Amino acid sequence: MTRSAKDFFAPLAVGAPAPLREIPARPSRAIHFFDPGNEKMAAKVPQMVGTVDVLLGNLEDAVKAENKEKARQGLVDIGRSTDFGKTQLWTRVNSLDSPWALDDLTTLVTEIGDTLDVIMVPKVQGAEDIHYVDRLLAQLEAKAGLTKPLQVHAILETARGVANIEEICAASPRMQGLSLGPADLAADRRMKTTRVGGGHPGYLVRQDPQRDDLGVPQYDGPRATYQQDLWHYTIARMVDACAMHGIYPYYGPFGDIKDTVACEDQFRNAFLLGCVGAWSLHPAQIAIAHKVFSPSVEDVAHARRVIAAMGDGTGAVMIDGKMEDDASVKQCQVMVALAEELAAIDPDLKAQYDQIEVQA
Ligand SMILES: CC(=O)SCCNC(=O)CCNC(=O)[C@H](O)C(C)(C)COP(=O)(O)OP(=O)(O)OC[C@H]1O[C@@H](n2cnc3c(N)ncnc32)[C@H](O)[C@@H]1OP(=O)(O)O
Ligand SMILES: CC(=O)C(=O)O
Ligand SMILES: [Mg+2]
Repeated sequence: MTRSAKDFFAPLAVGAPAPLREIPARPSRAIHFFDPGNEKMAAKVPQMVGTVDVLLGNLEDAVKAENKEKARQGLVDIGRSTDFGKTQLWTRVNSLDSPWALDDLTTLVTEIGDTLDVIMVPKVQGAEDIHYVDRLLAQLEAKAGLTKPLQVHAILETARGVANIEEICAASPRMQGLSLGPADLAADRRMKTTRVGGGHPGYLVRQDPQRDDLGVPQYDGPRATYQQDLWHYTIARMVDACAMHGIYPYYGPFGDIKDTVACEDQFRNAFLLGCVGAWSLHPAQIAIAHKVFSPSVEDVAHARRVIAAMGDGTGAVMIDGKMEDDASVKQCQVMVALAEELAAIDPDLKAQYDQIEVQA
């Protein structure tokens, strides 16, 4: 049961901050995962501030069961001792059916709730999971005297979560976005893969057989194959659901750390379809995400040129032999708006975009 429109933006606990009416479009090209209980990784966090849009202290999968409390306390220590500047601090708490989720939420919100921006909730199945977190966060925010509401990000990693995608996005004004969880989703769907994200050589289409002069198919002749994207359907659903609800879609993880080329391809497919970022599991993946999820200088130059030529944004013009009109100028405005958001936090990109001269 969804809340009525008049109640939707009311705080869910006395003393909790008023929910946001709009989710701010903060750059989040790379959500960089670290294990706060791993001393080596944790020691690197202060020097990573400013080099990545989002640092995420991961408490869930990839943290051993015996280290859950250590990871939670490690994140509290990092949150208290680090000045994050413009870099966002997110966390991924343990799943709601685990023995750790309640203590994760209670400890993090009361100890470092004013430093955290977004709480990622794994294995979200439906609106009921978001409603539970929503009310609990409001109670904890009130208890901690927080003035800014925490945002919630759901990982889509069960078939039921995918089936309920729209209701998940609509469940709370805290909803900031969705990430694809390809590993758990593959397991839950009983897909026959053993990977974390990315494609599979067996998922392909094959060119039709050549035919001889009599038109008989030559089944044993050479035929090209084209690998297909296992994740296209899910990403496309995420993009539409997020756009409909004013929140943001993300690719998620790419587990083959050494395959930087395929990682870049997979991230770029997501960027072109409408995603705003991806996860980085290893420092090497940060630069890939930053490159892919920042509009190229060429695209920004073209977009500015179309916007300038279109005047008030109505009508049609020809640019380099192509028709541009109200709809293409809107796409160009998306590109330029993103470039401006990124330039505000990334001086190198700003310098590149500033050099663009608008051609007539
Ligand atoms: C399906 C899912 O749920 S995905 C999300 C959950 N998974 C994760 O969060 C995984 C996070 N990443 C990691 O645990 C690690 O990067 C691994 C296990 C993938 C690889 O770790 P390693 O084999 O140690 O990588 P590598 O040897 O290349 O590390 C090089 C350096 O980078 C550091 N490093 C590696 N990953 C990270 C990271 N995510 N953040 C910060 N530093 C890191 C290492 O500590 C090492 O430091 P050093 O040079 O001081 O020794
Ligand atoms: C991202 C994640 O948690 C998964 O792929 O399972
Ligand atoms: Mg998972």
